[in-house]
Amino acid sequence: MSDVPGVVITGISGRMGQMLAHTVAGSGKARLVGAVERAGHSWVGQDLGVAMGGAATGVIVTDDPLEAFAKAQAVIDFTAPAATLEFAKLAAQARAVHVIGTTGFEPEQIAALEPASRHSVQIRAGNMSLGVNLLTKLVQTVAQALDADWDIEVVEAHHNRKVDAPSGTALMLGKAAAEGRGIALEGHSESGRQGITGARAEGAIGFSSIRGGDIVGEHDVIFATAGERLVLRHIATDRAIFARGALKAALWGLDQKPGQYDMIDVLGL
Ligand SMILES: NC(=O)C1=CN([C@@H]2O[C@H](COP(=O)(O)OP(=O)(O)OC[C@H]3O[C@@H](n4cnc5c(N)ncnc54)[C@H](OP(=O)(O)O)[C@@H]3O)[C@@H](O)[C@H]2O)C=CC1
Ligand SMILES: O=C(O)C1=N[C@H](C(=O)O)C[C@H](O)C1
Repeated sequence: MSDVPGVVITGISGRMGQMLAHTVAGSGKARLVGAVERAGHSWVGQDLGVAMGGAATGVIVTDDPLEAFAKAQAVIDFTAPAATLEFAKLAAQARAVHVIGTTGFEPEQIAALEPASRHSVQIRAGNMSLGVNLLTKLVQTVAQALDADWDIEVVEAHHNRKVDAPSGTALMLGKAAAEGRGIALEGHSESGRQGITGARAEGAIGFSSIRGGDIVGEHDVIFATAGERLVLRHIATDRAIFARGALKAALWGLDQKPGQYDMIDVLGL
């Protein structure tokens, strides 16, 4: 296994961190060479396998990301925007591919990721699954075919621990719809409706969020006009789809020049 690329996972104790650890270990295409958690976390200093309730792996969880990144060819990062901004700089320093699954960025945080991508391959997507990335292409095609008298609404549902809304996927789908329609999403989106909102703005792209229980991730894009409605839907039932996509992105990134990429690039869609 020592001839396959080495991968570091950040936010290792998280839902995606643990799923990624299983995916990388079982892939035969990469090996886990580092696992990062924040300073003070109870897993730091422990063997990762033991911390996850299994057999020892020889990978000790660390709170020193740069030391871990320096040993790896790729970093897979599903954490939080502030952490990802720091990890981007360190991945660039280590010249490691940086796969970013984190969502919830403000526009200025997205802009702040760019300098690091001059020195490293950065692959970022609000959803790493094949199904959702295919859906974005479908949404763009349908939006392009329909006039603005078809209202577009994106409805997303997630588990009750999710901290950002609308989801990164919903924003990807909204952006694809806006591109299909030939408008910018900024200035044409409506979300969080409440009270006397007035009639729906013509041409707007609407967002609604549901949070409950253990929903992995569900997205509907609704095209509605007088007399008919078209609904495009993706349902995730297993986080493994995101982890497999992220690992695919990491391996793809090894052959790319520094710069910013997304899953449409990785999947060649
Ligand atoms: N692009 C995609 O396909 C997908 C994206 N996501 C996104 O991935 C992210 C993580 O999701 P999920 O695993 O469910 O979340 P969790 O809350 O389960 O895990 C997040 C992990 O990141 C760590 N973390 C958070 N902030 C920091 C920080 N400032 N410094 C260091 N570590 C930090 C957390 O540590 P601690 O517990 O100590 O806070 C935790 O280990 C979210 O943004 C989510 O939307 C999720 C699924 C798919
Ligand atoms: O937080 C999650 O869980 C998920 N986040 C991503 C998003 O914001 O769209 C992807 C997926 O839907 C799960």
